[in-house]
Amino acid sequence: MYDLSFDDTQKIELKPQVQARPYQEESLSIMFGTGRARSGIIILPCGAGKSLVSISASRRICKSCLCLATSVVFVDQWTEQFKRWSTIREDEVCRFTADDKEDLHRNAGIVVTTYNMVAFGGIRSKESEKLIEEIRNREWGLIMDEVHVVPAQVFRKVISITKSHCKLGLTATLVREDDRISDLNFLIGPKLYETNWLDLVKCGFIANVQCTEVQCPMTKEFMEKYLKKEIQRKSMHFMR
Ligand SMILES: Nc1ncnc2c1ncn2[C@@H]1O[C@H](COP(=O)(O)OP(=O)(O)OP(=O)(O)O)[C@@H](O)[C@H]1O
Repeated sequence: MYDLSFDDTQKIELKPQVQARPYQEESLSIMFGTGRARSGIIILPCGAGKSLVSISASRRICKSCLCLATSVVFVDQWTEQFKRWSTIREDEVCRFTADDKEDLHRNAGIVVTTYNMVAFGGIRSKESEKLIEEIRNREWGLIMDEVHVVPAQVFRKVISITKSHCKLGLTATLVREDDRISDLNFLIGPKLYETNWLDLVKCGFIANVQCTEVQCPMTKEFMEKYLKKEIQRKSMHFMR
């Protein structure tokens, strides 16, 4: 639990016409209900509006927020989402990627970057070194997208590099292929909120889903790659 009453540096506001949906409000009231910010994970199905929940959360955290995405494409999307939903000024959102190293806003602001950019252990450019130093020195509200797919060691490194009393993890599913889902519990916090996608479909908030299996032949190139991977996988099992 993190007491917000000492923070007043970040001044993001949602645009006047923006109205959070009931389940979005509910998830936020669980995170901020006590006047303090609880760290943890919010689980919402694809298309349910995790972006608006996160931006509303960053508004309530009242300090600089570091928004971590899994790829540069999502860095662009997150940057757009901040501009779409909030009144934040262009210079208050900084993108930190291999190709874009924008200056951090002096007082408080949003930095959108990838997990790999923060966790990178090799030699960095001067600009990148300067930014990562600033990231290390400032205290952040952490917004962590797609927490179920980030490799465990990258995740740990990011958490160890960034100073934060308030972490929000987002995902559509709390299932990990590497079986390290319980790590998220102590690295971020417990599950704060989860909603049933069928309820959201019924209320018309997300589209209905229809699953159909369609079998088709693999192309030659794809089949070759598939077989190669399969052989590698089997030899790994043998070595264990
Ligand atoms: N409160 C809201 N009012 C109006 N539209 C909303 C609201 N919340 C979400 N949406 C709409 O729902 C769509 C999905 O939102 P968003 O991309 O944030 O979902 P998501 O949960 O991040 O999805 P994904 O898991 O696929 O990334 C967007 O087009 C957005 O405009």
